[in-house]
Amino acid sequence: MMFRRLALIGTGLIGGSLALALRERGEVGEVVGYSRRLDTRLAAERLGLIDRPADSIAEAVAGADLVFVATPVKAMDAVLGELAACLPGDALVTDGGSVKGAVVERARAHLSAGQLARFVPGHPIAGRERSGPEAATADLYRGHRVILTPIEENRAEDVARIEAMWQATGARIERLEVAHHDHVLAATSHLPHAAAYAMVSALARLAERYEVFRYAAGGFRDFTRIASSDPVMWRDICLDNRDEILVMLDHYRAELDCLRDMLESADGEKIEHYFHEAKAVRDALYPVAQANGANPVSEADETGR
Ligand SMILES: NC(=O)c1ccc[n+]([C@@H]2O[C@H](COP(=O)([O-])OP(=O)(O)OC[C@H]3O[C@@H](n4cnc5c(N)ncnc54)[C@H](O)[C@@H]3O)[C@@H](O)[C@H]2O)c1
Ligand SMILES: O=C(O)C(=O)C[C@]1(C(=O)O)C=C[C@@H](O)C=C1
Repeated sequence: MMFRRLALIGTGLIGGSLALALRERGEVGEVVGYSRRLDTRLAAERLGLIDRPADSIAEAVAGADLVFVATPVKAMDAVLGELAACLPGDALVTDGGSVKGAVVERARAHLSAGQLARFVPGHPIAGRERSGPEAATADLYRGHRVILTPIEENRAEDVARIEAMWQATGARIERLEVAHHDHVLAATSHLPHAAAYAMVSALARLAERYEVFRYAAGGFRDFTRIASSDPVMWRDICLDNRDEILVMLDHYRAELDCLRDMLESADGEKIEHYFHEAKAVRDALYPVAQANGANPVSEADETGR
């Protein structure tokens, strides 16, 4: 058993799935959970994600040797501030936040030097458009990548323990430098979510929106599934990785303008070439991404909802 007591701060999809996976593998003795809302804590207990709910962060982390912070990234400011006052001396801390630079800044602002050394930032590249404790599953991370972004203060053996913890969930671990993580994820995750929200909004603002949504089919569903993701989580990600996402949005807008120009001039040859190029890139790269643990289609996709 790797850890005798795991404290979850945030008992939703990401925290709950880690707890389930570690319990299933027998790698954790007890799981104590704190989340801001009482009903979420009680749901996490009822669903077997945690052994017992705690009424405060201090109560949750008492006696813990591993603390996993899995709240929306902006809420981590207050969470890390509270943790600084109550973290047991031997506890390792890691997180699952989708942005790393802002989270590391928050950790540096709140934690003592000794606590910071034991904070190993991370990000599982696995998830879904549903959130909350009900969405958690033991196999969410199996076959997926988890990116660790160790900081210079970390000790190699602590990073190795967090790596081993994620390996136990079936994930494959990679390390990236903090700023590089935020640059890459702005492209692969944050831009697609922003584009999906914008696409749904564009259609929703049409006068004939009811008719449009009535006839929305597979293409609309595939493109916009992720616009059903949690708005608070995505507000926080957008604000925390604002500069990188602005660059990606400009880049995307330039492509839309380019396509618009081709269409305006009815240049069929150019349009076909443009689509050929994009198809070739996706056909070549997507199987690689899937083999690397890209998310399988969600249940919502499979059932056609
Ligand atoms: N959903 C995904 O696909 C996904 C994937 C990878 C990483 N992440 C990251 O993981 C983190 C958690 O996301 P999730 O999908 O599990 O969200 P979730 O909504 O399922 O769970 C969030 C939990 O945090 C709690 N919480 C919110 N504010 C809090 C506060 N101020 N103090 C204490 N608890 C608070 C909520 O009650 C809930 O238990 C986020 O930082 C997100 O960016 C999400
Ligand atoms: O599959 C999904 O629903 C996701 O959005 C998961 C996803 C992503 O791939 O962009 C979302 C946010 C993350 O931080 C990591 C993974």
